[in-house]
Parts: sequence; C-alpha cells; structure tokens
Amino acid sequence: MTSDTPHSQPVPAASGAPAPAAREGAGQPLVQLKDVNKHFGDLHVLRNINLEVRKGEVVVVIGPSGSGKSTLCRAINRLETIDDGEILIDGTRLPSEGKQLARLRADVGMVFQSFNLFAHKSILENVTLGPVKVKGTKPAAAKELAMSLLKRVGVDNQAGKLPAQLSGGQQQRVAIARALAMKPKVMLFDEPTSALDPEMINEVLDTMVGLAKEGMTMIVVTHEMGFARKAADRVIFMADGQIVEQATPEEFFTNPKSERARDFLGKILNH
Ligand SMILES: Nc1ncnc2c1ncn2[C@@H]1O[C@H](COP(=O)(O)OP(=O)(O)OP(=O)(O)O)[C@@H](O)[C@H]1O
Repeated sequence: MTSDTPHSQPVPAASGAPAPAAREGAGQPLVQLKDVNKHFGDLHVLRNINLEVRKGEVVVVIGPSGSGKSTLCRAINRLETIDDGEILIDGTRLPSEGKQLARLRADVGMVFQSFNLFAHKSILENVTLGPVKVKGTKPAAAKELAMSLLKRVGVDNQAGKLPAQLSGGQQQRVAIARALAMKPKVMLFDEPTSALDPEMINEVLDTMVGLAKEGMTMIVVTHEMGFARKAADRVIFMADGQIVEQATPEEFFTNPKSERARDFLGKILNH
C-alpha cells in the first residue's frame, strides 16, 4: 500500500533488550497461526504461515511492498478470510461471523494506517462506542475509561472535537486509545505512521513504545526500523507471502541471513 519511508534510520538497539529466548517461558502463545494460506484470485498472498506470538511479546513485521504483511494482520483480526490453516487467539479459533466474532475480535485491537475514526462522532464518542455497543459497558464507566485512555495518549483536551479538527498524529493516538478501550489481549498495528507527516511520527511511535514497555502483546507492521530496534523482541521478514527469516532485531539488522533480507535492508537503510 505504501512505499518505504525515508524515516527509517538505523538507531542503536536498546541496551539489555531481551532476546526472544530470554522471554521463552514468559507466556503462552497468545496468537497462533498454523499453516495459513490465503489467495486473492491467482495470487498466493500468504503461503503456509506458521507463527506464534507469546504474551507480552512485541513482533515487528517488515518486508517489501506487496509481501503480504497487511493481509497477515487483517487475517489475524478476521478482516480477511483465510483459505486454509488455523488462527487462534488465546487458544480460541476465531469464528467467521456472529456475536462471538465481535466479542473475540475485541481481544484483537487494530490500528490502521488511515486512522479509520468515525468522522461525525466526537473523539470521546469514538472511544466509548466500542465498549458500550460490544461489551455492554455502562456509558458513565465507558466515558471514565475513555478519558483515562485519552489522557494516557495525550489528547484528553481534545475529547469534544471531531476527528478532522485534530492533527494526523493526534488522530492516530485516538485510534490507539479506541483500540485499548476494548481491553484487547493483543494489538495489531498496520503501518500506523505511514500516513503521518514526519514531525508527527515520533509522537505515535513513543506511544507504542510505552505500550510495549507496559507488556502489551503487539504485532507491528512498519517500515520504522528505529522502532523495531527499540521495541521489538523479534523481527519477522516477509517476502512473497512467506516468512523468510525471523530473529532478534540485533541479529536481523547486523547479520541478516537471506539474500532477500539483505537486499531489502540495503534499500531501506540507505534510503
Ligand atoms: N483485497 C484484495 N484483492 C486483491 N488483491 C489484494 C487485496 N489486498 C491485497 N491484495 C494484493 O495482495 C498482495 C499483498 O498485499 P498486502 O497489502 O498484504 O502487502 P503488504 O506487504 O502489506 O504491502 P505494503 O507494504 O505495500 O502495504 C499485493 O499484491 C496486493 O496487491
């Protein structure tokens, strides 16, 4: 959907960043994909994807445009169907429709490149709607929760405004608060900063780094290599619908194993 951004400068890895092995016993798999395949017509977009994400783990998915990263995210949230294989969230297979889907989908927060806020509802309503409609939270409690989340992402003073009155960075932080209001078990981010002006990227990334530090389980599709270095436990490199390589950020950025990953990094880091 987007090309590689020019904001992807290498930054030093956070010292003491835990390697996946260090977190091995830290949690059970929260997200499991088993032999997942997906076609769009003749195009084989996801090829035999096997992936486990443990509780508290931050996985950054990178790869060339068209490699299937967005489709992977959307499949995990059931926004796309899969042809075969299995996707489990906290051990439960997502149904394809019905009330149970809405409830289970609430466990999987999603933040999109294009914010996807309700244009004609206030910022506060954007955040309260899900808890009230899907979870049956009382309006007063939903408002209290929403205000605390808006405060946490630094936009509580904008609660009465419409999305269009906010900057892109503010709108994306509202989108994060809206997803968090459903108390998700895992957060999916699909290129959350790609539509933002450069000066707004860091305010969104900082919010995401904060979430990662708090132990949120996260799957993040991004071209922001600095974020991957700073916050990821594991980097997954996708190409042509396959997981080609996965490693800690330190390993991946210093010693990518595959030719395709080396090519990709060469292009993106020398942009
Ligand atoms: N709804 C759709 N119908 C048909 N083809 C699709 C659809 N959605 C995605 N595709 C195709 O599937 C392939 C994978 O797309 P996807 O958006 O998952 O890639 P991506 O790695 O996220 O790319 P980008 O980095 O550009 O966002 C692409 O070739 C894309 O054109």
